[in-house]
Amino acid sequence: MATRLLELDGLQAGYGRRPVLFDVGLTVAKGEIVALFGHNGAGKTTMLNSIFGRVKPTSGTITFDGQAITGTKGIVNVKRGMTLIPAEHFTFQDLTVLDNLRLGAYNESSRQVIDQRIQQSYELFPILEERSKQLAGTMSGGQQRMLSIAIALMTGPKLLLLDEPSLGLSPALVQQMMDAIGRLAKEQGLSVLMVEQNVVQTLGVVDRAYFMRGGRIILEERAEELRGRDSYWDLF
Ligand SMILES: Nc1ncnc2c1ncn2[C@@H]1O[C@H](COP(=O)(O)OP(=O)(O)OP(=O)(O)O)[C@@H](O)[C@H]1O
Repeated sequence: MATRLLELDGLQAGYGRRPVLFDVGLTVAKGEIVALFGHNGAGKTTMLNSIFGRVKPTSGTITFDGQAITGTKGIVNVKRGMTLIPAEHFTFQDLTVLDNLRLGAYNESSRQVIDQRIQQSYELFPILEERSKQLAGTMSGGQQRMLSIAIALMTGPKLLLLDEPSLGLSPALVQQMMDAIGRLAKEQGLSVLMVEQNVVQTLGVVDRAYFMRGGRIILEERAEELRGRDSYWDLF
């Protein structure tokens, strides 16, 4: 069996007294790309936020890279090798693309490693090199989305938690982003847990998917089986 990087067991979480996630179990192996599908309000973002430590679980366990991390704060999780890219942009609007990337590597002191990661960002998203001196706030929504992902990769993560990477992007840009994510997993062993509503475009890159409804996982299936289905609507 592939080595597990992330494991959720019996996870429950919510807001105030309102439970949102119920008895969730989920795994992500090293180098695996896993999708989390579901309609609006199914609990997908709450799941990512619970893993990252933005929402405190009420019961259940989260294990990351062999360590229990249930309820651990995001800043600590980043140090352990996990990073979350929320659906909204998080670029520093008044800084250049290059300065945004440098700031992303706040946890790394080696100049050589930082330069290597910047180079890697440019290889993944060539537009960032072309626009390296442009202020992030003047970039298009799609370009800022790519910059958000590149900033997160500057921390050198083992696991990327990605919330709706295709949101607001043209199909061509979604394809480019999915290709980049696939390369990171294949070439560097990066693991990805990706929340998406766009099943068709996501299936090209993922290894496995979970479907959520009403805060519960209702189905887990390998991508090759999913690709063989005529329709996905009955799975939501
Ligand atoms: N900060 C919050 N405070 C209270 N309730 C919240 C909060 N964030 C989300 N919820 C509620 O939790 C439930 C699950 O929301 P969540 O955002 O996790 O779903 P989702 O599957 O990611 O949906 P979407 O695709 O619309 O983002 C919803 O009923 C939502 O209203």
